[in-house]
Amino acid sequence: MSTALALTDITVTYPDGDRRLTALDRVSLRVDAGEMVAVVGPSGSGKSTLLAVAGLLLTPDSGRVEIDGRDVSGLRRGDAADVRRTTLGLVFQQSNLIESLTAREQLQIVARVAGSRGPEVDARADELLAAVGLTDAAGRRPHQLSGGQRQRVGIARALMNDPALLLVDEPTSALDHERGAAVVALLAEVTRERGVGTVMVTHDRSSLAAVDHTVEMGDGRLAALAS
Ligand SMILES: Nc1ncnc2c1ncn2[C@@H]1O[C@H](COP(=O)(O)OP(=O)(O)OP(=O)(O)O)[C@@H](O)[C@H]1O
Repeated sequence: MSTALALTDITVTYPDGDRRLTALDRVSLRVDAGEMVAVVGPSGSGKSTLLAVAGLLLTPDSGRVEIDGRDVSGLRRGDAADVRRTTLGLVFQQSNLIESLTAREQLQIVARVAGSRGPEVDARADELLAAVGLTDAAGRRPHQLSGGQRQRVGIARALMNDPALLLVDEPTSALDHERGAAVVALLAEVTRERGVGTVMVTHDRSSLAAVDHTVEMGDGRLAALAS
């Protein structure tokens, strides 16, 4: 089984007056391809910081970051952007869709930005929309979709570039319980079926049954949570 994400002994500090605040304290986390890990924990415990490190948006003070089996610690900015574009998929709290584009176009534009277009791009967009149950809604714009449907478009869009690692930030916060549970179940399904490694930060403990492992952050440290 290949490793989608390996964080080893990651420490992150932020300036805090004349001292430093330790947001992550020697945190290690490994996520295999095809595995979904949930990160829970109170506000301020370091969850967003963890996602920012895994997403190569924040360079840790120390520790090693590997994505898809490659050591990406200390990459220069441009190289980090390349790794982000080619190996990462991001799903946000709000779906962050572009208002003027249809669901299908939201997916196609990801490939266009990466420089590819043509029938394969269109076929992949349609295949992914089918995988998230939105074939019939492919021509709709965001305001014509429900919150759950918008989040499904966001998931399909994150999968367009066939990422090794999917980073998901509070995907259910704008949804009611039932729709939230369906979105997490969908994430677990695409994780398994597409062999992507998924890290999901969540406050919503009710949907944890669908994930493979749950870890809990507390004061910048990680502990496994018995499920
Ligand atoms: N840019 C920053 N500068 C200074 N301190 C920061 C910065 N970002 C986060 N922190 C601090 O680092 C700690 C961890 O923050 P982080 O945002 O990672 O927590 P979180 O678990 O994601 O919280 P929430 O659930 O509220 O989003 C907190 O004490 C926070 O105040």
